[in-house]
Amino acid sequence: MGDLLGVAVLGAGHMGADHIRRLDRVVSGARVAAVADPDAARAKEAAAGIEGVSVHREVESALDAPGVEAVLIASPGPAHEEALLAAFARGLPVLCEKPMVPDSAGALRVLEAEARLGRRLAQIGFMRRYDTEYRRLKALLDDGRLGRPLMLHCTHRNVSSPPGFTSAMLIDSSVSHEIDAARWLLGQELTAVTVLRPRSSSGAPEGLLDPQFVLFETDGGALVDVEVFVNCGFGYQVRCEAVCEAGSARIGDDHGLLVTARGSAGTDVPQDYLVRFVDAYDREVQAWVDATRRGRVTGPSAWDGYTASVVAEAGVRALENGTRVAVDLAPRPELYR
Ligand SMILES: NC(=O)c1ccc[n+]([C@@H]2O[C@H](COP(=O)([O-])OP(=O)(O)OC[C@H]3O[C@@H](n4cnc5c(N)ncnc54)[C@H](O)[C@@H]3O)[C@@H](O)[C@H]2O)c1
Ligand SMILES: O[C@H]1[C@H](O)[C@@H](O)[C@H](O)[C@@H](O)[C@H]1O
Repeated sequence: MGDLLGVAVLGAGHMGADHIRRLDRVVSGARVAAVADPDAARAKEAAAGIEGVSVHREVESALDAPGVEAVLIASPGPAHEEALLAAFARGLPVLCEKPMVPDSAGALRVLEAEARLGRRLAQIGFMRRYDTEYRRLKALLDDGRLGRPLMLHCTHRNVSSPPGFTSAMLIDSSVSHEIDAARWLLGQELTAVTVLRPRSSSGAPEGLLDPQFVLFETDGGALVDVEVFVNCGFGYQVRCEAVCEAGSARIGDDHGLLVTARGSAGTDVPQDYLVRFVDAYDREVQAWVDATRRGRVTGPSAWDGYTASVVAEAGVRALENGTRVAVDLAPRPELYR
């Protein structure tokens, strides 16, 4: 047990419980040392059967528990700032679920706190960077065979949104993935955002603006559009098509197992992210554990997390005001250059 990285998992809901299972049974080199959730029953259930784990209601007591050497944050976005700062204060490496911090002022405080330490401690959970299809698309764009990318057309559909999901969260929770993926795929910053919306779906909860159509401009002259629809009812679908000067490439077409029988052909459509991105989460957490055990921090940085928050906040303003909103980033600290 001594050789394994001891991880405190903060938040034992959908994502937290899945990461606890992953740390315990899927990835190598780590063990769950502590679990914290204000819902004690949930924490206990997620930790059940794990040897040597302690269960806590409070974040601080989990971080100070015996054997804790690193932290995985899977609490709701608004709780991330406090947890990140508490981890930084103890010098603990962190894997923080997206969004790093939903509001840009809080995200900037986290960025500045890490920059003051003078070394990276945080990896942000933009797991699409670890997805096989996204990595193939990135490699293709990087090798230049298709020429300069002109546009990304993205689709982000969920079967249904969880209780309490707001119109702003379509952008700062869901589209935060496309914000990060577009910056990473293109190697460009997003500079302005406009949001249009059709009449809301009758399948969406009362008052939720769903779907939305989000259009980003980049500093390299490309356009990125995202259809985000979180109560589509029919499947978890994440697609991205890159249109370049000499060709196009598309991922996310659900071409898993195609079954033809009785005169028709069909394939299963994943119903949630835990199925569609299972390999990406596994690779993300394994990469984090491996790097942490070597004393390194890799993957999406606090700068990527901060940038996603600023862009998303501009998007929420664009949604509310019905106007194009420019993105205004703070200067990038030396640590992230
Ligand atoms: N990468 C992805 O694809 C992905 C998918 C789903 C969720 N997420 C992210 O994971 C995080 C959690 O989402 P979820 O769907 O698991 O939510 P959830 O509501 O299912 O679970 C959140 C849990 O955190 C607990 N909690 C609340 N405040 C806390 C605090 N201060 N400290 C510790 N625990 C606290 C709640 O009691 C709950 O059990 C969010 O940031 C969300 O955006 C990421
Ligand atoms: O928190 C979740 C998660 O990030 C999923 O990957 C995304 O598809 C959902 O829209 C979002 O609500």
